Amino acid sequence: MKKSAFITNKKIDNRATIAISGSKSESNRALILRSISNGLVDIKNLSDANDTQVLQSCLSKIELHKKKEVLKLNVGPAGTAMRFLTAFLAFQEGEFEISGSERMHERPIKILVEALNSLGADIKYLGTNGYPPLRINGTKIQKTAEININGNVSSQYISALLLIAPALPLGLKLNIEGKLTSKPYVNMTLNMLNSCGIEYTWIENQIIIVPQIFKHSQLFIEPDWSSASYWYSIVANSDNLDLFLSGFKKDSLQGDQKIVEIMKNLGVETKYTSSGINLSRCKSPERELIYDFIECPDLAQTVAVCCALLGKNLKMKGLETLKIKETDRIKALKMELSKINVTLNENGGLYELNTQNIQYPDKVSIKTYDDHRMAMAFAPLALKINRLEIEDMDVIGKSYPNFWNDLSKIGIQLTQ
Ligand SMILES: O=C(O)C1=C[C@@H](OP(=O)(O)O)[C@@H](O)[C@H](O)C1
Ligand SMILES: C=C(OP(=O)(O)O)C(=O)O
Repeated sequence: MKKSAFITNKKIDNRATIAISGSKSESNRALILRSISNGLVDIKNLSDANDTQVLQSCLSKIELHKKKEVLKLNVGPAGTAMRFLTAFLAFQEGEFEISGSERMHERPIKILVEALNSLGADIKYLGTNGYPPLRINGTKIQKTAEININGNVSSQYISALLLIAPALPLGLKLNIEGKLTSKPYVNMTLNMLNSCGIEYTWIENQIIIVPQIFKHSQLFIEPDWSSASYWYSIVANSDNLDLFLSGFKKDSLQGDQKIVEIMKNLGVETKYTSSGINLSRCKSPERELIYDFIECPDLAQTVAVCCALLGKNLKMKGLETLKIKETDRIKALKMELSKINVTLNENGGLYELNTQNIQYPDKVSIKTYDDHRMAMAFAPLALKINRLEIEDMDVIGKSYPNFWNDLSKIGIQLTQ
């Protein structure tokens, strides 16, 4: 049964401290690295996200698996778990079936499957061609090290391959074709491999990793910048809220740290301290707002809704991959923004958010489309209307299970 959250109290406190859990992206890489290195990698501050828990539980099942039976795994809605496990299992001994949520079976995986199969893997589709669920007959035999891969659909396919590369008998020479989307996530993967003692070269569009041994290492997972983005939007839309987000540092592997720069233009100042960041309101310059989300797609919903609530028009680029995420995020944004009379229209790849006729009804009910980011991006709307309903409150568990609890720390009252 899906439960709704009702937010009725918009009188919020002036000050609060929020402790956000470890990054889901870093955590899911760390888990694969720990397994592929046979436990040489120690992890600190792992994320409490459902997507991380599901990957951790699949990896435990793989470890305990008796090779004679087919091991059936289900990753639910976790994209990184599906992509990283597909590559991981392709070169493990055993037979596996990997499935996910209904939506996961609509999210493409052909580019990764074809890349793995040309390396020598044996992966077949159990349903629609090009989509999960998959049947993987694991092998230890690699045919070639060099493959071409299209980079403009999802960077997760590339990260999945890089994570297993040092343990492949022939290593990996990856030629990326097309414009690479979500590039900071590939950098994150390479940086984390490097922290585990793995060397790589990345020259122009070619990444090379030769077979290598992992070293004993410890990975400390930083807090999640994508989760922090919702707090920026709340500060931007409040009169006078100072927030301390603990654990965030100036140097981050996460491309979504870009929120700091974006929010400076939307009236939120960030001050780094030795134990975290202080967010406070600042004057925002009057200028045309145009942002490209190709390197930080998970921020698009936060920024769109934040601008809508501030009554600022916004031009958005680089949204091509949003259609294949937890839901078609463009369609979902359009539908839900229309409830406050804000429009989002495309013109040759450029999306224009128009807030000219914004209207706040007394009550609004937001649909979440099985997308955690829809729920959290629209939460700040509670600061503008009397009663906000977020349909399916548990959806946030995918990346930020503590979100509603944390909201109560600024005095926002939630009923179910
Ligand atoms: O590698 C990762 O951890 C992720 C990469 C991005 O996906 P795409 O590369 O598909 O854009 C991002 O949207 C997702 O939330 C996490
Ligand atoms: C797109 C996301 O995750 P994934 O692709 O890993 O399901 C996300 O967390 O916004």
